[in-house]
Amino acid sequence: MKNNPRAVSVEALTRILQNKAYSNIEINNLLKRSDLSNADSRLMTNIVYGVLQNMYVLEYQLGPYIKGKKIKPWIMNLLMTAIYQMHYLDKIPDHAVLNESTEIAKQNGSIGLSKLVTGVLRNYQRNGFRELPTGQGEKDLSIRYSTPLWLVKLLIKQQGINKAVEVLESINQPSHVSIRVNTNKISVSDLKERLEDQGFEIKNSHISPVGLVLNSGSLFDTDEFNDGLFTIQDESSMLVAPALDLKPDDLVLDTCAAPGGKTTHIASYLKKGHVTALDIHERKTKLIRENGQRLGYKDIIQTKAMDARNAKDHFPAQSFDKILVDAPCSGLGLIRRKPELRYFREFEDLMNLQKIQLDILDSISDLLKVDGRLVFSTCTFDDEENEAVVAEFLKNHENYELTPIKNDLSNEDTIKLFPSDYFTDGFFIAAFRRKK
Ligand SMILES: C[S@@+](CC[C@H](N)C(=O)[O-])C[C@H]1O[C@@H](n2cnc3c(N)ncnc32)[C@H](O)[C@@H]1O
Repeated sequence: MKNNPRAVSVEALTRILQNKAYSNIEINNLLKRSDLSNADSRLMTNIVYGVLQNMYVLEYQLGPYIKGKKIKPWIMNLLMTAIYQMHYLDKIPDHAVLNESTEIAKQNGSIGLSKLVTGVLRNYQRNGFRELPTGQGEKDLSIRYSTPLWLVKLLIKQQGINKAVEVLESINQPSHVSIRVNTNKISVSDLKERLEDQGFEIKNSHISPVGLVLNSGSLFDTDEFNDGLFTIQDESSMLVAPALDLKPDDLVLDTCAAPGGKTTHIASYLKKGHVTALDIHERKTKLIRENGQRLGYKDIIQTKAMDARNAKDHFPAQSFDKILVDAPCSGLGLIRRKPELRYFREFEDLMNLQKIQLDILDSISDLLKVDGRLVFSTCTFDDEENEAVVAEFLKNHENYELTPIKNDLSNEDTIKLFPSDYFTDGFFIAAFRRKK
């Protein structure tokens, strides 16, 4: 089955959903071990992402035919891949999907299982795609946009129904690839021209002067990537280093730094200054060093494996001019890129993460010089991990104040981007000044 894109899709989905694994990592691992052609690799990737994006819609379709039956997870995944292909992929004839699905069930399971698969898919074929619930109620939205009920409720509670629907409508649209130009090595326009000459379709970012946006294509094999002329980074993340208002001789602490996307951006502003980049995972600090080396900032970046909650025990008070806490978070802002995340998170996770974020902020609060600038950022739109953290931090640290971030995107002191606003990841940035 190593050369069958449908069988590999089922295996990928089963691994992702059972192990709560990242889709991109599982897909890449399986692609490396399979014998799929390029076209079949694209089909397999399409099926896996399509099923993850539409999982509740597909379950809703299967509901009437599997009611009361005990279905093994991999058979459920097989059925979902079949319905996804029949409904969403026009080029594949229904009978081909049905035959192949039956064959996969037979080879991996038993004749009994293959009969079940045939029966369910024949029923679906006969009755067609069930119309989806059209209301604005939480349950209808949950099915229609394939998002857990708790998350739909949270979005409505925090952002109101209109914004919630806007966000939900946006999360299954294809994501873009964006790159941050290493402007110490090449100008944005020169790099754009060089990549366009190689056939890439590229636009300037709407929200960052150093960003370029591509619809698709892999850039890792280009000379420009290997020469450190750019790095792959979401546009929203490109707003973080500028929010630190960096000066060439600043001493900077980046507390949660791997793989170093923001560390290298910070380094690009520094001349005499340095950035100390921490991450809790030793193996991940290697990624920061590799990125620093490729982009030409090896001597400006120092890495250290450390739990940032203990940072106060490792550095003298007032060691840094600027501190970035790009905190561990639920990652809900990445929902378009990582569709599986929505099924793995629970509300309790958000509150646990809020506690970790506050502990990190508390630990570094004495390490910033008076009049220094602290930036807190997350890749989530959840208020509990953003505004609530800002409020709690200010309540417990009277020597800090919120300070506006210069930008054209918002009149608020903080920046909050939803995936629906500029088609970036969802993101939040707040900046503080230490008063005394
Ligand atoms: C949002 S990611 C950081 C992305 C990074 N700033 C960038 O731009 O490439 C959060 C990082 O925090 C690290 N992390 C999680 N808990 C931590 C802790 N208590 N102390 C330090 N790092 C932590 C994770 O390993 C992860 O690499």
